[in-house]
Amino acid sequence: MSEVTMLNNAEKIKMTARDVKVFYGDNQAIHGIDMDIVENEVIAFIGPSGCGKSTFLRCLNRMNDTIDICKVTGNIALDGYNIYDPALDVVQLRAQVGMVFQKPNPFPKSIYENIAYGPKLHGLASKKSDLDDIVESSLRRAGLWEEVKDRLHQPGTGLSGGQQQRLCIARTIAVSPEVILMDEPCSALDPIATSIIEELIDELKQNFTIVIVTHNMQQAARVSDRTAFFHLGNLIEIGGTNDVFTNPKQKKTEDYITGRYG
Ligand SMILES: Nc1ncnc2c1ncn2[C@@H]1O[C@H](COP(=O)(O)OP(=O)(O)OP(=O)(O)O)[C@@H](O)[C@H]1O
Repeated sequence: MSEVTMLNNAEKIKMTARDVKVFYGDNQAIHGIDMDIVENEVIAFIGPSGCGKSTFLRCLNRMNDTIDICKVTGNIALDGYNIYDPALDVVQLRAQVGMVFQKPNPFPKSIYENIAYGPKLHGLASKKSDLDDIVESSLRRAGLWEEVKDRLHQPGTGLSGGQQQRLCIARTIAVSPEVILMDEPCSALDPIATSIIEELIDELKQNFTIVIVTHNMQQAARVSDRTAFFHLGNLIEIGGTNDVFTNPKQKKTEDYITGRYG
């Protein structure tokens, strides 16, 4: 079953998905999902391993295009514009809909260059001082500036795991995205680094729309406004996080959150 939640009229829809199906060769991983993503919300995708959370997430910035056998059908729009339009510039789309991965993956370059790369590629800074400003403001917004301001020209890979993940978040922010997709961003981090990222997510939602895939139900409950529960490639239930966790409408959701499977 798929379902579009009733939304408050005041809420602006940032992205819509309609009848989205995803195939890996002959294997269908997503079975016709409809979803609205609201501007400036944090929405969490939960569900058992293999249910299609990451596959659906990757549809939202066409990251599945990089997988040869993967085919996506249906419609996904950002601000009403179909992101699967062949005329669309995918590099530009991935700046608007940025992505943070499970394992921090800084470039093998300096901290400064990790942040400066995207703005340079997209022509966002015409002079060095503009680039310096973007680097500083992105690192500040990712809560990393104070820790790295004296070693901007040292390798990003020399930072701790949690710092590297914040560097990757800063790199995503540097190209002024509207939506940030996070695919289990804390699964490689210790509890302290995880709580720093969770606090950061709470701050970032003032400026960005955030979609987060997480295996950790406590994390979904802590960070998200709405939660979507996936099962076997279907969207079973979507609603306010508190409702989904305390008063699920579907038996499958209840079984999952009470630990009966998954
Ligand atoms: N690159 C790929 N090639 C072929 N099949 C894939 C690929 N990626 C995912 N799949 C299949 O698609 C289905 C959904 O996988 P996906 O990784 O999206 O699920 P998930 O809910 O994110 O799982 P997990 O929580 O374990 O990361 C699974 O059956 C998986 O085997």
